[in-house]
This record gives sequence, C-alpha cells and structure tokens, in this order.
Amino acid sequence: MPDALPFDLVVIGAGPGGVAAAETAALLGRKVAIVEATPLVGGAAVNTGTIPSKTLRETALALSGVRSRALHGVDLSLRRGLTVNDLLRHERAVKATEATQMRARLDAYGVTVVHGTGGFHDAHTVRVVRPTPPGGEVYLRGEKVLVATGSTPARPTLFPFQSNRVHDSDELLYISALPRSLAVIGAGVIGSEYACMFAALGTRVHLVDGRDKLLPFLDPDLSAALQGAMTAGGIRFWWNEKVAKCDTPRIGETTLTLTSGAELQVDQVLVCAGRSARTVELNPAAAGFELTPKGLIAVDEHFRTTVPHVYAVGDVIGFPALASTSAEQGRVAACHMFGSDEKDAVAKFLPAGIYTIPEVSAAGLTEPEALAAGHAVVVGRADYAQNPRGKIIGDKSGFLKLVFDAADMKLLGVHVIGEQASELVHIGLLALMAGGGAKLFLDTCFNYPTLGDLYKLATHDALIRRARHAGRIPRAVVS
Ligand SMILES: Cc1cc2nc3c(=O)[nH]c(=O)nc-3n(C[C@H](O)[C@H](O)[C@H](O)COP(=O)(O)OP(=O)(O)OC[C@H]3O[C@@H](n4cnc5c(N)ncnc54)[C@H](O)[C@@H]3O)c2cc1C
Ligand SMILES: NC(=O)c1ccc[n+]([C@@H]2O[C@H](COP(=O)([O-])OP(=O)(O)OC[C@H]3O[C@@H](n4cnc5c(N)ncnc54)[C@H](O)[C@@H]3O)[C@@H](O)[C@H]2O)c1
Repeated sequence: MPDALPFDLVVIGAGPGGVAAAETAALLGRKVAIVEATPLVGGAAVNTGTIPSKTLRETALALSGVRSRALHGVDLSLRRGLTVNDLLRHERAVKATEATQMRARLDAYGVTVVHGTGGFHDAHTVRVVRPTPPGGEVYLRGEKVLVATGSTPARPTLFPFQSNRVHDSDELLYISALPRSLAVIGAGVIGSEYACMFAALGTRVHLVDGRDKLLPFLDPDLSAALQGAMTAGGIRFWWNEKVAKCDTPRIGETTLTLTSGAELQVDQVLVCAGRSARTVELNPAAAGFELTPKGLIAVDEHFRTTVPHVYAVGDVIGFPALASTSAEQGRVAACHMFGSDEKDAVAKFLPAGIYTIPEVSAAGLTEPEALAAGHAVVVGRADYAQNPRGKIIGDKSGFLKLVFDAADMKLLGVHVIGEQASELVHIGLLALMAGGGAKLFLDTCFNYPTLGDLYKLATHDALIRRARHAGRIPRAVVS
C-alpha cells in the first residue's frame, strides 16, 4: 500500500449526510476528505431523488395547468404538445446548479473532494479506486471515518429492467417518451409522488401496492384526504396486490398480471418498491464491523458503529432515510467525533414532507398516536377554503389539523394537506420545538392574507370543541 494521505476525517459518500458531516467538521477546524463515486456531489438528494422529483413535480404542475385550473375559469393547459424534454429540461438545470453550488461550498470550506469509490482497507484507511481514465488507487487515513454511502432503488428480479419501458426511480430521469399509461409498483412515498406527477400530465396511472392503505404513517384524516384527491386526479389504486408476472413484448403494451389474476395493459412501468443500503464496495469487515441482516449499518445514538472511531449516517443506517434527517445526523456525528457540544442530538421533532398532488406534511403525533400515548386529545381543523389566501390560490380541499393536549392546550402534532403544506408545517414544527401551543398561535400576529393564519382558525376550532365538550358553550339557537 502506498503512503496514505492523513486527515482528521474521511467521509465516504457525498450525499446530504456526508456533506453535512464534512462541512461541520471543517467548521470545527478539522482537515476533511470526502470520497464520491460519481462526478457530482449531492447524492440521491441532488442528482437522482429529492431535487429531481420535486423539480419534475413543479414542472408538471406548470405545464399541465393543474394550478391554474383551480382558479375560476382560467385554463392555461399546454398539455397538447408536451414532450419529455419539456418535462426534463428544468430538472436537469436545477440539479446541475445545486450540485455545482454544493461543490463550491465544500471547496470554500477547505474540504478535499476525492472522486472514486471508497472502501475500507483497514479500520483507519480508506482505499479509493479512481474511475478510468486515469484510474489507479488513492489511500486516505482518517482519525475518524464516516460512512454515508446512501441507498439505491430495490430491483425485484421479477421485473425486466433491461426493457426501456420498465424503470426504477433512477432510470425514470432518462425516459425517452412520456408514458401514455403507467403502472407504478409501490404506493410508498416515491411511488405516490411520481403517480401524482404523471397523472397531472395526463398519463393514465395505476398504483399497485401489497398493502391496503395509503402512507399508513400519516394521520388517518390526511391519508384518506390524499387518497380521495389522488383518485379524483385519475389514479386507480390496486390495494393488496403484487405483480405476479410482467410481460414486455418488443412491440405493444406491457402486460402485468397481478396476484388476484387481474391484468393491466400499460405503456410503461415504474417500480418504487423500496430502497437498499449501498454497502457493496464498502468492505466493512476490514474496519471490524458487520452489517445487520437487512444490510444496514447499526449505530448508537451518536451514530457510532461498533468500531468507536467509525460513524455512519443517512440511508445506509435505515429509517427515516430522508435528505433532511441524513444531514441532521451528519452534523450530530461530526460534533460528537470531535467533542463539540454544538449539536449533540438530532432535533426532537422531525418533519415529513410528501410532495404528492396535493402536498402533505406533518410533525409530531397523529391523533391516534396522541390518544395511544394517553393524552386527552382535542383537535382543531381549518380548511384552506375558509381562509382568504386559500381562496386566492384556489385550493378548495387543503386543510390544517392541529392535535392538542386538551389539559394544557400544548401542541402535540401538526398535519397539513394542500398547497405549500411542507412550508406551512414549519410554524407548527417551531411551536412543537418550543413547547408551545394554543396560546402561542393566538398571541402571534400573522400576515394577512396568508395560509399561516390557518393556525389561528384551527386553534379557535380546537378551543370551541374543548369548551363544547366541557359544556361551556351553548349551541346557537336557530329560529
Ligand atoms: C425519488 C426520491 C425522492 C426523494 N424525495 C425526498 C424528499 O422529498 N425529501 C427528503 O428529505 N428525502 C427525499 N428522498 C430521500 C433522500 O434522497 C435520501 O434520504 C438522501 O439522499 C440520503 O442521503 P445520504 O447522504 O444518506 O445518501 P445519498 O444521497 O444516497 O448519497 C450517497 C452518496 O454516496 C456515494 N457513494 C456510495 N457508495 C460509495 C462509495 N463506496 N464510495 C464513494 N462514494 C459512494 C453515492 O454516489 C452518493 O453520491 C428521496 C429519495 C428518492 C429516491
Ligand atoms: N418526500 C419524501 O420525504 C420522500 C420522497 C421520496 C422518497 N423518500 C424516501 O425514500 C425511501 C424509499 O421510498 P419508496 O417509496 O421506494 O419505499 P417505501 O418503502 O416507502 O414504499 C414502498 C412501497 O412499495 C410496496 N411494495 C414493495 N414491494 C412491492 C411489490 N412487489 N408489489 C407491490 N407493492 C410493493 C410497499 O408495500 C410500500 O408501500 C423512503 O425511505 C422515503 O423516506 C422520501
């Protein structure tokens, strides 16, 4: 082995987890190297997953006229001449800019970016195989090593991915034609988001899932509302179904035979059946740790593996496997390994933002979770249609649901479905972080007209329900 270049920290994988750890360690004055297998930094978040899918959604909303159709009598639909390039152009521009900016930030922080595939040579040394040409190997020695190699789409063997009409979520970004009809396999977050996007573009979408409920971790009111909106948007759900057979003739439509015997004829197939941790090139045995039976890396609350100077964050450690939480974990790991108390734990409340059409977002407890935890619960709901900004943007079905502890009116959970849900949730998220509740929302003066004002309306609703329950408010007498 040639001499290894010495660093305080060697990070393997430049997705949100690895980049956040590298930047944090650099800010703490440490000498950091980050190894990335692809030519661009940013990982799945920037290059194949989060940013691409959200950009495609935005483009689809604009091109299809879905947003403008909600406004009275305005239809700006451009769908007729839509090509796949119209859809993908903005996505390519946004992700390229984001990756370039992220790389520039790493350079500015003095982080050494090494292009190549990293794996353990021994517990402190990472061997990097450089892409050819020019090829070759580089060895990096880290006092600490952090693994943030992320995940790749699961590819069930039943599906002929060699066909150019059967895709996983990475390949979807290279389709050559918009699907006339599409079977999406897996109604998880990725499948639901892409199903909505294609339905908005006018593709006939079938959404197939082995389970019987849409995104079961959501508050049931939101899950039901989302399923209703997706159905109204033209998506056909196939619950308790898996694909038993997928026939892709060279010419003509693909036939999917489902476990019930039902047959679907579709133009293209998108498989979104979960993701697998990427550890194939890692060689963890050389570092002295093993993978779990599910192929993940087990860590403690500081994101340390069983080898104390080796840490792991992000998708490679499993749930919740989000860009937001991966970055959060990266910061905690970097602070812990260098003895900083700047950030000693991940945030107590982690939000979920799901970019379906309509968008859904939540933080804290759902109503059933709050009840199961023994709280006396009162909920407050406010519909976008009751709010002037909601009327202006033409969102007739969105709503905000707040879950309070009826005893002290502290907020336990916030749930939003509708335009800008993933932004609107942050008001409730901050209230959760601050231990606030009804008083905070009533004391706050919100801009008018804004969706933020829904917090006041939902709080009033909860207070009225609570007072009614206690018999303190008489019902209005209708004459
Ligand atoms: C379609 C889709 C949509 C998503 N939408 C959202 C969303 O809206 N919000 C959200 O929060 N999350 C979203 N996610 C999830 C999010 O993208 C991931 O949770 C996040 O990117 C994980 O970050 P990471 O740092 O763990 O790994 P990744 O982002 O996967 O990055 C890992 C990096 O490591 C590199 N690598 C792997 N092995 C090696 C090696 N041996 N040597 C060198 N480099 C290596 C890879 O090339 C990659 O660049 C989405 C994911 C997908 C697929
Ligand atoms: N907005 C966001 O936060 C966001 C967006 C996209 C992805 N992500 C992350 O990406 C990860 C992966 O998402 P995903 O949607 O691929 O996985 P997932 O595990 O969330 O969902 C997979 C779905 O596919 C179904 N399924 C699996 N195999 C099947 C089969 N053979 N036939 C029918 N149904 C089948 C499962 O029942 C499940 O509902 C998640 O961890 C998620 O957190 C997050």
